Amino acid sequence: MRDTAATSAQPAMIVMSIWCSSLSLSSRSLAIALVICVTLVYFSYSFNACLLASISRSLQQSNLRNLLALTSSPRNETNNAANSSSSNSSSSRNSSSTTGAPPAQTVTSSLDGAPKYQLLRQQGLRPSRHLPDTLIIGVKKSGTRALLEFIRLHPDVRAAGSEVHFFDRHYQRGLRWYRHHMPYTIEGQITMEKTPSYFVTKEVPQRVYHMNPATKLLIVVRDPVTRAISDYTQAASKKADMKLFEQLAFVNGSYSVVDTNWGPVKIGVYARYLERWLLYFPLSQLLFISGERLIMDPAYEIGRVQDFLGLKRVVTEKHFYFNATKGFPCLFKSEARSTPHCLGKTKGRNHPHIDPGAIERLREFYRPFNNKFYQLTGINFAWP
Ligand SMILES: Nc1ncnc2c1ncn2[C@@H]1O[C@H](COP(=O)(O)OS(=O)(=O)O)[C@@H](OP(=O)(O)O)[C@H]1O
Repeated sequence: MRDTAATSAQPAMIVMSIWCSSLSLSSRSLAIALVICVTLVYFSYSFNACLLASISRSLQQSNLRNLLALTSSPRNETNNAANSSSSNSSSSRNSSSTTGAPPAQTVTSSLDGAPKYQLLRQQGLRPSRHLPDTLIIGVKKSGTRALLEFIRLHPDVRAAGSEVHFFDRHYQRGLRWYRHHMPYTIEGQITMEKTPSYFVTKEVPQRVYHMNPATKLLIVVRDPVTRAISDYTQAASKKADMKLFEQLAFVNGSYSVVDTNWGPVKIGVYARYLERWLLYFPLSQLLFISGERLIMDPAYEIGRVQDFLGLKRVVTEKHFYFNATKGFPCLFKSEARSTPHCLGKTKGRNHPHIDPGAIERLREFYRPFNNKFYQLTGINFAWP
């Protein structure tokens, strides 16, 4: 680098000396000319050296970012998050309460074995934990796991591996506890977490607002009738003597009165929950993702998510293929695995047969709530 700078300064020097020698100057003029000459050489050298150093630094940083994204394993980091001791220092980004730069000792002890972190430290880039900038708040059984797995393919998105349930179950543990469940990130990366029960839990909008009113919220929604059946299917898979769906969704065994206290039915009244969120967050901070479209055209929905988060469109149709056996889009590779794979077997279960009369009655029940939801969001999801 130095050689290059010096070489580029040589022509200026040569020109100056020719100019100087070609004139018969007094020794005073000669001294002035020499000073100008030396100054010119000095500035020319410094400029070139700075330019080259800056180009080299940006190249190194971009390579490191790619390296971190390519080599990171979300599962390992979730474990690290659970195991490492609490941090108290803070650095840049939102505010001191939202940052989690761990003391050098903590990073060294928990991550020493990872070459990527050693490399990052050598370059002066210290990975740290941050409170999430973006949350996937729901809706349960609408495709929240698929959304998270798809968006985290982006090198600038890092996500907590499992549902943290901070705002609904562990709020009393405090933000420091929450931050320690977040993955390590470097500057410019988005921290994300998904817990679908946030959408329907009364206290959560206010709590998220208090953490950071600029938090971006992603909400996957699906036809509430199929969502209810999916929810029931999951519950039934864990309980052998579960009553039939039709017995649980209606009061008194007839289809006349829908049981709105039954969880799988209640959660589908999206407008009711959305109104609570809108008391704290403007619509512009919320992005609604169609669960149906996430299955039919994942690249389209992920494109919208990347735009909303201000990310370059890196995740595209090239990342997905349709697996006919599974009946769902799957990934060619991901952060965790470099071979083609689908979501686990708890995603995309076979649903039991439900009496069409019960389905029709539920559709009728949801219609006014769906219309209200379309009105609030400005999107017609066209659920039947
Ligand atoms: N690519 C892909 N693979 C598998 N499954 C997919 C996919 N995209 C969306 N879905 C739908 O996601 C439904 C599960 O939703 P969630 O991930 O939100 O469930 S959970 O709330 O986290 O339990 C799941 O519901 P079920 O079909 O009832 O199992 C799927 O319909």
